[in-house]
Amino acid sequence: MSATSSDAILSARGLTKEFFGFKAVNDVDLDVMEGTIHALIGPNGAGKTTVFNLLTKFLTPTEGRIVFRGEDITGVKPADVARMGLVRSFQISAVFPHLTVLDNVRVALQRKEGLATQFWRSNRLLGRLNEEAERLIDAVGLSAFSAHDAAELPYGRKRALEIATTLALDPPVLLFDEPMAGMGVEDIGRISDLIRRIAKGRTVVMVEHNLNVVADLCDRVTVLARGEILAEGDYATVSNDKRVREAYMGSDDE
Ligand SMILES: Nc1ncnc2c1ncn2[C@@H]1O[C@H](COP(=O)(O)OP(=O)(O)OP(=O)(O)O)[C@@H](O)[C@H]1O
Repeated sequence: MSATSSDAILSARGLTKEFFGFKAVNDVDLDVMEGTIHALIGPNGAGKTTVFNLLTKFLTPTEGRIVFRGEDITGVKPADVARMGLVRSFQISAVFPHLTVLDNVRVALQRKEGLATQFWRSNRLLGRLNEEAERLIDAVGLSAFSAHDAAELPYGRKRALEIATTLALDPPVLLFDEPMAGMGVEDIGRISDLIRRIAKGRTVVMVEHNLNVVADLCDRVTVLARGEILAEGDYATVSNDKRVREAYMGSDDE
């Protein structure tokens, strides 16, 4: 097995996942460089979600290993990798529909600081919590919705709230599984801007079907097809790759 790249914050080597003898992911080597927005793309059934679930430890690989910040995390549980700073948004960041936006973010901050179980809380601590919550709400563009119940928010705003609750953990690496799924054009633009902003000083990995979003946002793109890496590079490079076009088109037409 080859060594992982020292500039990579997250690496996989020989990553393989079999489901009942079928290799959904086969011998994937991946390096995510610190400070980049890295996309995993590919046609339906390519293995993107499986790779994503392997990287975030929601699935255990059949073979291979995963290294995060120089530490082998192959056998580490999802909650522990989240604590180490590798956090997936949406699935993990529970939003409570009948709490306000402000309270949702406060709960997320409290959870991070381990305050939820404390009986005694100083006013100073609560004041700091409120300030931090408001800063995060502002960062995701939800200040005008602060007092609204999460359930009342339109879809794109709900996702922004989920991002705020994820940001409460201040993770150095954020992973998104199809952040634009089910969104209209306006929300896509808004969430793209948001991801671009929050990616400053962090590393972002995203599975994304919308290639315009990938072209616009991502520094590096890994193309998967039939569980293997087909191409890698910036968007211009991979989108001009004949094999990538064939995989998407299902034919070798230009
Ligand atoms: N739990 C599972 N059990 C059996 N087969 C699975 C399981 N999860 C995924 N697969 C199979 O593995 C292959 C890769 O699936 P995966 O969901 O990772 O692809 P994907 O690239 O994310 O696809 P899509 O774009 O359609 O979401 C598919 O053929 C899928 O049917």
